[in-house]
Amino acid sequence: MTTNQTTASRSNGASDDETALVADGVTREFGSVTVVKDVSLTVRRGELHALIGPNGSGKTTLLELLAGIRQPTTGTVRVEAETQPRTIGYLPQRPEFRPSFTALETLTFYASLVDDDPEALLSRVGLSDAANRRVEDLSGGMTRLLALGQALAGDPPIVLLDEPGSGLDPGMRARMIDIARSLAAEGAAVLYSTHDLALAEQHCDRISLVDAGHVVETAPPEALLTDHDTTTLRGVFEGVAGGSDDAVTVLGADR
Ligand SMILES: Nc1ncnc2c1ncn2[C@@H]1O[C@H](COP(=O)(O)OP(=O)(O)OP(=O)(O)O)[C@@H](O)[C@H]1O
Repeated sequence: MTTNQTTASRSNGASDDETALVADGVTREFGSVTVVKDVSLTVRRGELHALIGPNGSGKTTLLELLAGIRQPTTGTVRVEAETQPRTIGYLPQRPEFRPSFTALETLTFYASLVDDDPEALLSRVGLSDAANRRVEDLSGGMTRLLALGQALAGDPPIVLLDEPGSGLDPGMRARMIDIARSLAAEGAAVLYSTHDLALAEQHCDRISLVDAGHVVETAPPEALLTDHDTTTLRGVFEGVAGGSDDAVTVLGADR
């Protein structure tokens, strides 16, 4: 997917041969509210990279900017990966599908756009037994898995997943991480947002900490633990997010 600000390019200061996707000084405003603030970030080929941060800190908006669904107010997003047949696979936070189609018919449509095999996609996300179920009759977790199948159609070199484990039972959440891990092992650049700190700590190559629209730090999990002098990612998170609070910090709200 390309946008005015998203161009295929291999020349820039911050990236190297491993870089697949670059955000360079990206800011996004909604009216008077700045939701993403001067973010520079790379996603590398072959890495599983997590975005973690409190509710409302800007993770979804940043993923939408990286996916080309929204335009930055300032700054640029650059794709540095192959663009055929599809550059970016994206799992939205709230996937929706056209009613009355079955799971298989839905993936058949998306697969036909990129010459992929819908049954293989369905199998990869564990939904073969639901092939003939209509999308409006799928559970929330099954709908998310179907959306992952859609995101993977065409084997995109960049995969962006917005809370892929949300609403999934522990077994399917583990499967989701296994799929993300295997995509990275096959060379894809995989970035996903999550509130599951334990799985991110266990499985990710790098983690970016998001707070109030800023990416405050990007590092491998073990380096974050060392830097923050703690033994768990929760300790890192609480340090960055200012400790546990009883209310969401709402960007732009007067408090
Ligand atoms: N279209 C919009 N117009 C105005 N404000 C918006 C819009 N989209 C998002 N926001 C605001 O931007 C902020 C960041 O939202 P975003 O969904 O990016 O956060 P998040 O980190 O993904 O949150 P969560 O973890 O709860 O999913 C929130 O305050 C949200 O209300």
